[in-house]
Amino acid sequence: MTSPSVRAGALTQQQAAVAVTAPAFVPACPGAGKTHVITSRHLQSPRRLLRQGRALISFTRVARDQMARRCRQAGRADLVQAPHFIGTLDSFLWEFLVKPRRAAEPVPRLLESWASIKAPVEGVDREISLHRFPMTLDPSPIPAREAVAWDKLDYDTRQLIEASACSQQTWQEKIFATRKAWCEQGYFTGHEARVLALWNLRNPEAATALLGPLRSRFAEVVVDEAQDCSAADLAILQLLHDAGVPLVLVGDPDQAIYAWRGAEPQALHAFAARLSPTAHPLTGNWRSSPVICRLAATLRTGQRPPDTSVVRDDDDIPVLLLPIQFATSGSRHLHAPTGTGIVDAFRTLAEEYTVPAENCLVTAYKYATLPGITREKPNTNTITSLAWARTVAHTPDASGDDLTRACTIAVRVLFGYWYPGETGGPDRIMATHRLSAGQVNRTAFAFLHSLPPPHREWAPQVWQAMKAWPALPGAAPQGSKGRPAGKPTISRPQAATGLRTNTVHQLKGDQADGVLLLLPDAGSVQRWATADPATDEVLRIWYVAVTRARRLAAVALPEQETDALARLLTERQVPVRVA
Ligand SMILES: Nc1ncnc2c1ncn2[C@@H]1O[C@H](COP(=O)(O)OP(=O)(O)OP(=O)(O)O)[C@@H](O)[C@H]1O
Repeated sequence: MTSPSVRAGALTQQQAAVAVTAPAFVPACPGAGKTHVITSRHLQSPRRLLRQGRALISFTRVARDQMARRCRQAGRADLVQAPHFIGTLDSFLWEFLVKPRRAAEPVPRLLESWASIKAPVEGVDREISLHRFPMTLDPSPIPAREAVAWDKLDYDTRQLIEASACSQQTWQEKIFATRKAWCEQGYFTGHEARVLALWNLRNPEAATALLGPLRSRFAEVVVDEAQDCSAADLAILQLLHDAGVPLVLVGDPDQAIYAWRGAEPQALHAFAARLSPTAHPLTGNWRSSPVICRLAATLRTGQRPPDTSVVRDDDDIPVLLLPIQFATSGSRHLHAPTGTGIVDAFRTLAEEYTVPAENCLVTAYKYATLPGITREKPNTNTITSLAWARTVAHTPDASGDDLTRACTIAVRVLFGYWYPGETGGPDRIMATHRLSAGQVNRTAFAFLHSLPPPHREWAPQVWQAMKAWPALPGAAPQGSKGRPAGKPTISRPQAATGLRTNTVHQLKGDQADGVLLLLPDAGSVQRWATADPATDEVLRIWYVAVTRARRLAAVALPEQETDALARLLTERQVPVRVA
């Protein structure tokens, strides 16, 4: 246990952040208890019926659900309802800055992404769905400038575009035209919500109509994980601040790992300084051991001292450095000293320190680096996604997340065939035909399980199976609409590792007793030693990874680099063990 004074100091910081008057910025270290602080702030609200509420905004549904759950667990279900609001930034912008200005018909709807509906780009020479074109938004010009992020296309989409006879210019025009057509039918995603929110806030008449109700509804708007705010998000928040909406931003600029969406640590710092001259920092880490706090400090800006480990000063396990022979497939990375697989080697070492493997996780920047069950490739074509889903359905010990994802893919494929003319996502189709989620998921999973193992000529077999499968109520197939085509890219089935594995981006906000970070690229140590985390996002990604660990942090790197990292960390007073 740490000394009572360390704990008291961290609690005092938390209490100051709970009580601070808006506008305010709370920069928080990893494991600082951001969610705890935000919900405690909310739980202080009096029980009587309030005229004004508080908005708690997060970037993910998981964070949103966690905050709502804590309020309910504290016996304050009232704090989840109006006049309060607990939700994602997308839904906040949509509810309060976009929807009130839309016509009632067609019913305006916020989609999680264009992938939620079947929206191919129209008027070009090959079929690519709208969701495969990420967009950027520069808020500085008026109106804000949108563009297709051509450099962020996934591999498959790039190949398709390169093989197309249409120019990039034509694609861009058709992408925006297709998007416009969907918006005219009432469909929008978070990106369009931002474009419209900016537009409305910059238009005096719309701004007056929106801001009056917003100010009278909310005494305060709290933004969690503020480091994930893009430039457009910050521009919107700036306009709200200028209009007198009291803001509280809570976040860790060192954990900004969405630069490609325009989230830059410097931009947050600049905005925070405009919000309030004094920050209310949280530097007590309630999660990690002192060794992990020290390791983390080597990966962040400004040479600040390590954060204070609040809960564990008796548990000084050194940072483990694993010399590895990396292979192209994650499941064939070998631990050089023993010749065993990387996961087995990590498991054995973790157990030496009484860290049970089931409380550990393995992470890397890219999916491809990870061992274990093959990942679904993001944004791939339908037949490849379905092949992945079928593999998952047949993998013993597949994770709940993978199974849910596999089921979603099967539902999308079956619905595309059974309800071809119907726009909208599965939810809308289910509502129209009074289908229950259980019924739909059982059908989709049974169908998936029945499919033969994927191979290059798999699509015709899938098509036969789709036609033969007993349809759900209301199904009205039209000829070959929804027929899967093409050849799937097949990934070799891999045994599940028994350890949680995920990319760093998927681990935000997560934690585990032991964490193994894989750094397969040559030159990683050089980067660790010399790059600046303020400008090099890769270091911030490593920072997020190691700070998920409670007791044991391990880094796997090419065997010829291990000693260099050991020297670097030792120089910076981080105990290490090469094993
Ligand atoms: N005052 C407190 N007393 C006891 N435990 C706390 C306190 N504050 C936070 N914790 C615990 O510390 C851990 C880390 O908190 P949390 O996950 O909210 O951190 P975070 O600030 O969101 O971190 P990160 O940004 O790294 O994800 C949690 O297990 C939480 O329950």
